[in-house]
Amino acid sequence: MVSRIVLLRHGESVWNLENRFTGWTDVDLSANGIEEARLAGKILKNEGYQFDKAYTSVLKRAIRTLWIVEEVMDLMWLPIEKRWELNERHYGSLQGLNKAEMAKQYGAELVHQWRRGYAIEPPPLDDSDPRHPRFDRRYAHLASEKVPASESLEKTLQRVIPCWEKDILPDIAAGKELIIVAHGNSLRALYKHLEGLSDQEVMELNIPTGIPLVFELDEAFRPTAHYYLADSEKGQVAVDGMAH
Ligand SMILES: O=C(O)[C@@H](CO)OP(=O)(O)O
Repeated sequence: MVSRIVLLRHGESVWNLENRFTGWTDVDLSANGIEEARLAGKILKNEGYQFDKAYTSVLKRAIRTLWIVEEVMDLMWLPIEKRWELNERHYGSLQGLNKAEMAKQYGAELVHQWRRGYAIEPPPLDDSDPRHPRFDRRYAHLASEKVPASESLEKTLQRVIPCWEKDILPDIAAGKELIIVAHGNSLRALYKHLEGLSDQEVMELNIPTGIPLVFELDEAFRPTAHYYLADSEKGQVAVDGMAH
């Protein structure tokens, strides 16, 4: 191993708990999500991890998870780069709707395709919908064609990977120890890229909330190993239940 990087999906959010499509909706952590973030920080601390810099999204469930990890690890000085490219995929007009109710209404297969199909885009948000990110000042600096009304996993990957290649990799190459706190689908996109999963294989990949995922990289930044840091029985059950 030449370098390593820690990926962490945010702790459970209020809408994870309510089983609602979330996407770019800026919901906070649930009480359980706060606990998951604390546990992730404790595991990283106990295992002796140190960081020089953190990357996260511009969504508070990821940012707060990172803050909690930093607090537990006594690393509140850590420089944080908040990048919209690490956001959850945009779930279009499905955002806010209950996943089980949608499955009843549209059938489990279509909902599964919306959730896990690689190239499929959920129905978009209307341009005039006040929830459209073009009305949100955190995206005001982006060219209009970059502001999504819905995204497939493929489109998500097309914004995550340039961020990985242009910004994150140079930091790793400079010897920095990094933690990336992001989302189920932005991390699935990164995992697909790193491990070279096919479009079909990535459909089976799920990443649990709040469990650090370590990638060891060689000198060409190719992964040589990856593993979850789950020291509790509950954590191991979550990893086993979701593992690719
Ligand atoms: O709703 C979402 O934004 C994501 C992550 O919680 O859901 P899914 O796992 O269905 O892609």
